[in-house]
This record gives sequence, structure tokens and C-alpha cells, in this order.
Amino acid sequence: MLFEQVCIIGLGLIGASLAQAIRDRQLVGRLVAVDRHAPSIEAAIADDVIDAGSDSLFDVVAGSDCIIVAVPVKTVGAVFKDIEQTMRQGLIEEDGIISDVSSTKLNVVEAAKEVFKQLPSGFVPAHPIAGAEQSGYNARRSNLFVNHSLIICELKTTDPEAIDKMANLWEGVGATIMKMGVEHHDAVLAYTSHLPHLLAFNLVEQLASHDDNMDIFRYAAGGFRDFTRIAASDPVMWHDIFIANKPALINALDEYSKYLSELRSLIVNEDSTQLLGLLGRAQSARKHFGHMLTSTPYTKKLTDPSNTDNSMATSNQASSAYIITPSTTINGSMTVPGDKSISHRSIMFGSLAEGVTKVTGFLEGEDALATLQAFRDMGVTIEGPENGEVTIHGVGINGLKPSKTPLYMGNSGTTMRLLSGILAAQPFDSVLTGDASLSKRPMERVAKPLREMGATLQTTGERGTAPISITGSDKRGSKLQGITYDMPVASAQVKSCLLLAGLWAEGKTTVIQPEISRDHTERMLSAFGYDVEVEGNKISVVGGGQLTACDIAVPADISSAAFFMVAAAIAKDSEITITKVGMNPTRTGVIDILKLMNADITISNETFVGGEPVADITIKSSQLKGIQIPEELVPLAIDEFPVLFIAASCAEGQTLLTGAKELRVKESDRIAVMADGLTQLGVDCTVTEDGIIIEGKGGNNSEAVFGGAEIYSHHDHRIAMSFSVASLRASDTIKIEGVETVNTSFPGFAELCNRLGMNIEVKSV
Ligand SMILES: O=C(O)C1=C[C@@H](OP(=O)(O)O)[C@@H](O)[C@H](O)C1
Ligand SMILES: C=C(OP(=O)(O)O)C(=O)O
Repeated sequence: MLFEQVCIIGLGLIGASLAQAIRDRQLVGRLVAVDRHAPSIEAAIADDVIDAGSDSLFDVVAGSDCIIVAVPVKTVGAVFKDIEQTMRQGLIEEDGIISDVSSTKLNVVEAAKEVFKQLPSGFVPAHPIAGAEQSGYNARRSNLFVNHSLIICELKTTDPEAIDKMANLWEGVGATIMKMGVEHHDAVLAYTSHLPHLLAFNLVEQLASHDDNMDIFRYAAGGFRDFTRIAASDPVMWHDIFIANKPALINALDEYSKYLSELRSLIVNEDSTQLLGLLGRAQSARKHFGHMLTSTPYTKKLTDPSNTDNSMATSNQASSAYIITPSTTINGSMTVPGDKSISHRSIMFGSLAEGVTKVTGFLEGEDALATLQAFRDMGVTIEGPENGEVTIHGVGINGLKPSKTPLYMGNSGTTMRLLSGILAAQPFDSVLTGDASLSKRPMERVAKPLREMGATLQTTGERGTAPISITGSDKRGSKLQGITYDMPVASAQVKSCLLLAGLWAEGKTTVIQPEISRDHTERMLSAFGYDVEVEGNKISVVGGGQLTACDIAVPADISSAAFFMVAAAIAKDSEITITKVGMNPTRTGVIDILKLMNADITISNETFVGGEPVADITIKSSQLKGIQIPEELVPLAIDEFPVLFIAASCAEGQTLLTGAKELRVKESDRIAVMADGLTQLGVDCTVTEDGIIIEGKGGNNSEAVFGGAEIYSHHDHRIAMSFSVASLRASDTIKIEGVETVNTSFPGFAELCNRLGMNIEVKSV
């Protein structure tokens, strides 16, 4: 039993629901209640909700080790006086718990100070974020608090044990505990609850006072009804709350008036770009705030987006799994989603350009959506995405505004590293955060050269990792300087970060890459009319130029196509054609490697779309052989190695990969994680410092190579998709946990696999 006897004062909706919830779950020894309204007490006794009750505290309180005050805020002070007297009379212990459920907290704490002089050590101010338009004993619901937050305001004077006990009681009735300071509580509630209620009452009042109010109400459709639902709440209660939380509410109201008059002038001036920007930002913030809070994907449907404050999911929780039963062949013609690298850059360049950029084929996956959201947060008006179409109203090279909140990059290394370059050059400060996987990836590789350019930024994570905190040039007082940087690793992200910073730097910024890496930044700079000098592995830009909007057609992503290329090659009697795939020569390493492994690949319909080569790729069942992978191909196939390891397992003989240390710092350590999974599936492999040796089990495409296993994705989309492909040569079921991450680059992956002949069942876990 949590308490011997709990005494609830006030059997309104909250008090009665709490009593019923405690009773149903048998959490305490005895339950008594006080209410001035005798019928409520009588009913509660008759319904066996309480053991005893009265209209006077003095009749029933004796022996209570916990008192919960659930009366209107205005009367809390008077109730405290009664409680103080019962203490003095020795009816209850002085160190017993006294708690409340009031919507405002500063006034409750003040009232307690006034009555008790010294705040009792058992005083635990609490507030359940739950309610309904109905009030009174008869509206009670035993499940009212399930999955709702309960805020405890911690006071220095409160005994931590008392806080724990109250937290246990509320958890017992299903609530999720949150803790915050008293002032903060009142300010937060003023914005999230009190202001919306006030506005709802106000709008109904405004419409009701029109002469033609009946017509207005008769024709008022969903908008009015939705917006004003809460105006049906108890006026006395809300009157008391508004007065009790006056300072914080007035503050919120003043800010609201400012926003409203700005919105008014946008309409008066018919300023479409700004108006659309404001509405678009608000829409996406409303759509995504739940995802941001819970660190769940943008593309995942939340059951009740308005209710996410109650489900503080941790970002690395696996929420869905693939259960894959073996299949043997895969056939058909298909397209895969848009290129991730190009989609990111289309938003970045479009935002920084003068004019309107129209993007088609945009990848509506988590990573690219994180980039899009970040630029919206920095004041850019972006329409869409709708069927891959995005319209970006560029703000010009100096038009970004500081985000009001830290910029959340989700799982996307590309977003974080490229944005670091852009933001290091802005006049304002920024903070960049990411999910648990991104927060482990090295960020000093961009921070260090940016500092050489004169930027001020810190990787505030444990080991040179995110969050990244960037100080704007206004505070720093100097512009970035162009540098020549010899890159220690062949990374397109580092290269792009520095070239982007170079757009604002004084003089020339040159990056020298040890090996060729993807060149989408260079190509897109040219497409937006910015001069880029490319001499072999040396790329330079001169700061101070402008970007001019242009239309971008994003080709299909060869990194996504790679899964189906390997799938068709390792399966029997299979043939797949993937149409309009981006064939940028800095990305086609996967084709070269598969060809060296003897894969039957044909390229057709070669053409150019928006400055990038594209073609159809046809691949048939192949007798693959193991090879030593040429090191110069590594950066050109960097994201395709997980699935190439599946191909190597199905090849005849050994495959040796070297010079691929970079794989260890992707969304997961792709060498270690793939090796673990392959071993689980029965493939021999040896991990080396910069690569892997895989003993192919090859031979006949009709024979199984892999057994069954349960594999964890480690929050890495490419790991999840690669092991899915293995099911085409597996003898048993492969279960992959944590597949929600597939949405970062390939929404619709499982559906497409199934259409082509595989057996993937998606399960929520
Ligand atoms: O610039 C880009 O768009 C990317 C570059 C590569 O990363 P590195 O630059 O770290 O190799 C790649 O792995 C990533 O998926 C996308
Ligand atoms: C490494 C990848 O992406 P990023 O670095 O952008 O997270 C990837 O998509 O495989």
C-alpha cells in the first residue's frame, strides 16, 4: 500500500476521478473525502468510491498520511487553514503529505507560505494535465489520468521521499511524471492551456454579440466548433485560474496581441510570401511538434499528435520490426525514391537563392524532411512536399533568420554537417541537435576546419559530437576567411560544409580531397549560377556571390536502387529494371563493384535530367564471385557497402574490403554491425580495422546461404534494408528490429519489396 489513508478534499471532476482511479487500482489502505456538496459525498459512499466522507475535514481526516487538495484555486488558502488546524490538534502528523491538483502553482505556494509560515516538508505541489469540459462528481473517469502528464513542482523545502511517494501514487493511476519549477510551470501553462481557453471564450463572446448571431452559429462549421470546444468549460473555474495566473497570462496575451497585429498587417498589405511563410511554418510545426517531442519520425503517423506530451519515447527505441519469410525470386520494373543527397541540397540552395526554386522528385524521407524543417525554422517559406514537389521562396544569401528553437536534424549527418558550414557564417547564433545515433557521430571533422576559417563553434557532446553550438558573426565581430584545406578523409559532407561556408568567407576557399567523393554540391552551385573551380581533387569558391533560383529535378537514388540490384543478382530466375536512376559518376561505385563481381548489369536509356546523368538499370540473377574491392571505389559506393556485404556472402570465394574505415562512423559502425548480423546468419567473416573479409558461400542461386536470425538495426536504415535483401537466400525467417529508421531514406521500402516478390510483414513492437 502506498499510503494508509488518503484524504481527498473536493470531489469535483479531478478529485472524484482520482478517488475512483485509486479505488479501482486498490492503491491505498483507506480513502476518505471532504466536499461541501453533501450529495457528492453520499453518492461516493454509495458507489463505494470512498470509505467515509463529510462536509468537514475535521470529521474524517484523522489518521491520514496524505491529503490531496482538489478544490478551486481560489479556495485552496482556506483549505490550507483547516489542514493547519488539524495538524495543531494532532489529528494528522506534521510530516504527512499535503498535495494539490491546481492549475496554477505560484499562488498555491504563496497561500501555503501564508498559512504554514514554514512550508511543511511533506508539501508537494502537483498538477495533472487532464480534464474535460464536464465537471462534478458524476463526470468522473477512472482512466482520466492514463497517459497524461502529472507535473510536480519541486520545492527546496520538500522532502524528496514525499515527492517519490506522490509520484508513485500518480504513476499508479497511469500518469507520466514531469518535474519543473513553480514559475516555469505557470508560464508554460499560461501558453498551453490558459491562453487557448481565454481565446476560445473570447471568440464565442465575439460571435454571440453579433446581431445575426443565430445565423453565424447555424452556419459555423468545423473551424468554429473545433476552436471553441473548450469554451464550454466551467466559467467559475476559469475565472479563478485567469486571476490566479494573472502575470504569466498577461505576458502570454501581450505576446499574442503582437503576433495577431503582425498577421493583420500581412493581410492588409497582401504580403503573400510572408503570409504563406507564416502559415506554412505554423502548419509544419503543428504537424511535427509531436514528432520532435518524442523524437519519432516525421513520416510516422502519431495516434494523437496533440497528446504527445504524455509519451516521452526515447529516440533509440525500436518501434517496428520486419518479419521476413524467405522468398526465392524477385522480378519487375520499378522506380525508387528521389536522391537523398540532391534533395538535401535542393532545399539548402533554393533557400539561399534569389527567386523561387521548384523541386520535383524530392525525397519525402526523414533526413530530407529534417533539412526542409530546419530552413522553415529559419524563416524560409517552403510549400510542399506534395508528391515530391516542393516550392522554395528563396530568401537570398543573407536572408536567413535565427531559429527560435534548436534545429533538430534527426538522423541526418548530411544535414548537420552541411548546415554547420552555412550557420558558422551567419550573423546569429544557432544550436544543432540530432537523435541518439547522430549524436554519436564525429562532428569535429567539420568544426576544426571551420574554426580555421575563423568560426566560433563547439561540439558540446561527449566526444566531439552534437549538439553543436555556433556563435554568430555579429557576436564574434569578424567574417570568415577563405582557407585551403587538405581533407584527411574523402568526405563529401566535409567538402560541402567548407564550400558552403566559403560562400560568405573573404577570399577563396579551397578544399583538397584525398579521393574523389560525390560532387552534388559543386554541380548544384553551378546550376544556381555560382562559380566553382574544379581542378582534379581541388575545388574552390570565392565568397561574396549570389545564388539564382532554378528548377531541380531530383533523379532516383542509386543508393536505394542498390538494394534491388543486389537482390536480383543473388536470387534465382530474377530480373529487375530500375528506371531513371541517378548515374552521377561519383556515385556509381556500386555498379563497378557488382560488375567486378560478375553481376549481369545493363544500363539503358541514358540521358540527363537537371544537370545529372540518369539511366535505367537492369540486373539479372548472377553467379557472383568474391573480389578484392579497389580502394578508389570506396568513396564512390560508401553507402552501398552494407548491401554489398550481402552480395559478397552469396559470392563464390572471398571478398576483401580495405580502406573503408569511414563505414565505422555512419549511422552505426557498419563494419561491426554487419559482421555481427552476418555471423548470426551463419556467414564467416573477419573484421579488420578498415574493412572486412567475407567468406562467400556462393555457388548456386537456388541454395540458401543464410539461416534465420533476429537482427537489430542499430538505428541504421541501410542495415535494416540490407538484411531484408538477405531473405532471398535464407532458409529461415529473418526478423529485423528497429526498422522505422528505413523512413530516413526509403519510405515505402517494404511495400515495394513485397510487390516484387518478397515476404515482409511489418509489425509494431
Ligand atoms: O554529402 C552527402 O550527401 C553524403 C555524403 C556521404 O557521407 P560522407 O561525406 O561522410 O562520406 C554519404 O555517406 C552520405 O549518405 C551522404
Ligand atoms: C550515411 C548516410 O547518411 P547521413 O550521413 O546523411 O546520415 C546514409 O544515408 O547512409
